[in-house]
Amino acid sequence: MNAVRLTPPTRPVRATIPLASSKSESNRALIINALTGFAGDLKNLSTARDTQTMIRLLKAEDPVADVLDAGTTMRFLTAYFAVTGQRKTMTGTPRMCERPIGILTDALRSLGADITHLNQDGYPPLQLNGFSYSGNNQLSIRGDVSSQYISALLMIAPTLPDGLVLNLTGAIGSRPYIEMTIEQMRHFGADVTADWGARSIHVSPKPYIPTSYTIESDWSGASYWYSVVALSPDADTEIELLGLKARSLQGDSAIADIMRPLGVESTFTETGVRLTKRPAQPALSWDFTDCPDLAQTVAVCAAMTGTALTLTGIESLKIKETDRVLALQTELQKIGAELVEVIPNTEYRITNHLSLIAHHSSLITTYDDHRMAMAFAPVAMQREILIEEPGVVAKSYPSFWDDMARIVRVETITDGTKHLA
Ligand SMILES: O=C(O)C1=C[C@@H](OP(=O)(O)O)[C@@H](O)[C@H](O)C1
Ligand SMILES: C=C(OP(=O)(O)O)C(=O)O
Repeated sequence: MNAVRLTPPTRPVRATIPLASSKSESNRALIINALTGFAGDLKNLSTARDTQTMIRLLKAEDPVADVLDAGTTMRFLTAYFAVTGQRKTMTGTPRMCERPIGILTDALRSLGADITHLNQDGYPPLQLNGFSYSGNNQLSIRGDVSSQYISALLMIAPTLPDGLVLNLTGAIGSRPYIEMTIEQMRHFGADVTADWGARSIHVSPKPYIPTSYTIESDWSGASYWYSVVALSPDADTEIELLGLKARSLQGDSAIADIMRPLGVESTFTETGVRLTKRPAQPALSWDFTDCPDLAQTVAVCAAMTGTALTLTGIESLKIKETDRVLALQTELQKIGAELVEVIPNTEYRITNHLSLIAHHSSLITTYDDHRMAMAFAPVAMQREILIEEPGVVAKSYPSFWDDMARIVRVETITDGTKHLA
């Protein structure tokens, strides 16, 4: 078995955490910069595997592009390779081949891309066979499956002869990620107008301008440290997270607001944000439509603090690295809580009966999902916990366990051998 055993801190909780930079911002900057002919200057690119895979595949001459488990890399590169007329086979992990992409491939086909689904219609692997512009510059696209399809289309839009008008249908999930895309495009000189009331985004045909861009630290990664502070029994806990800004392009900066009622105060400094403890509230309702990647962190934190948490907007979690709703339902039971579906596919509630179970250490399964591992790690602020397959964190936050070892004891168990980090 591969696992880490995390043991509660024995000294005051004070630390400065450097954080990885945002893989979402990095992967957008890389695609846009590729469309400038790789002429810009990108600073502080993420060390996340999803970004390192993007860097490698953008320049690889190999006809097969294996994105592993990186959703943005799959969706953004498919649009980029399609519109630049590159013949590529796009594939990924078995789970990636279960994550839908048909909405994007249909849109790209109507722009003029020749794309074949090699196994199942609407899913990777894909064969890209070139591009011949159809003359179509108006598309309708669903907004309620994945915003990554919309971001992928927006980023290639300035290179199309007539630009693009995207009309969004249905509910819009993960909207801050679309806004992040638009802001980064503008930074590179694109002319983009979004009319959210009319649900329409207009991109003019205009080449990107090469420039320099510095990527911010990752607010999604910051969320685990908020949970560490919320769960710390030490009233004087203080953690500073470096490289975060109050005005961020990342919608996951909402974690500062979500965690206030869970007992964490955020104070922005010149270098980042300082987290300290404040009184917590007994109940909280949150709609995660705009920030789905925060749901696991907050669910585990609420389970441990005994907060009555109502969650909405988590439907998209079912098509991410794993079915995160099912994974949470299974693993929360191991720490004495339940995620109950109150209104089918709409509203969920954390029911906490921690006192009913013995406080023995639990072994958390991670289902090839980095966020399962990192969301459960802060439990170690209160009791020993074991996390299986800890290497999954490399997808977004490779130094997570090293950073965690600044606060709790981290013991690696590899096939019967123990190492201390
Ligand atoms: O565009 C992005 O960088 C992302 C968008 C979100 O996906 P969905 O739009 O599929 O919700 C998010 O969950 C993912 O981690 C990163
Ligand atoms: C869902 C995620 O990533 P992606 O969709 O890019 O694989 C994530 O990082 O939580």
